[in-house]
Amino acid sequence: LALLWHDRLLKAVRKRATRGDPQSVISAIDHFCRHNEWAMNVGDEKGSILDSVVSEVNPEKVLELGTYCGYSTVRIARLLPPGARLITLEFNVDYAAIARQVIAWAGLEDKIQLVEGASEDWIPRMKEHFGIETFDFVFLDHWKDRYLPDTKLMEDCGLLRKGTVLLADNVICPGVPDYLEYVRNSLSYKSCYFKSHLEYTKAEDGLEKSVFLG
Ligand SMILES: Nc1ncnc2c1ncn2CCOCCNC(=O)c1cc(-c2ccc(F)cc2)cc(O)c1O
Ligand SMILES: [Mg+2]
Repeated sequence: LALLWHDRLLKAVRKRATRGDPQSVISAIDHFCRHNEWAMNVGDEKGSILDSVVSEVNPEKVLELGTYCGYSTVRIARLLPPGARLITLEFNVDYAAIARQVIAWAGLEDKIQLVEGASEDWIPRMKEHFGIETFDFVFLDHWKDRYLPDTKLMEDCGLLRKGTVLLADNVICPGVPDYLEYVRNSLSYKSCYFKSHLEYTKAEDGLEKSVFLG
């Protein structure tokens, strides 16, 4: 059933979106998820907040944890300056296959490297495998019980620098209480909450923006 859903999503993108036009891909996925079948993309409302934070940071090096079907990957990559790079980690091979096609349809392959695997396996290999020194921006949207351990792992691996911005989805629904408590109380972060709604619904959700202070 899940695979069929993915095929329907891809068909909707190919039908409604113009190849090479990221905005039309974003609109096609939002339309499909609002009118056909709900999906756990960050969505249009939280997506606008994501856009404003990405534009403000204007990052060269971006890490996304949890690609899913590539909606937020396209949202972020379309705003990146030339030469900027986005690495996105996806654990589920079916999601990764869909995301590759969504990213290709948007024409953003050159800016994006989709890596299949678990965040805890790949974060320690970012430097030697991808030649990454530190990330400027990290979008957390994967398993909610991995937000905190992976943030500590990124700190320990020296992947965060003074000013690196972490933006976390779903801090209310499904919720990440241990992560919130950490970034809001740690002296190493300046954190603020952007109230919004769970994608395509009226339920409360929001994004937490946390700046690493070094
Ligand atoms: N590289 C990696 N390493 C480890 N794990 C990884 C990984 N890559 C992927 N994964 C696996 C997890 O991926 C999906 C995580 N996202 C969510 O679960 C999610 C759920 C809801 C939701 C669902 C039902 C409701 F009723 C209400 C809300 C909403 C959202 O916006 C969500 O983002
Ligand atoms: Mg999410």
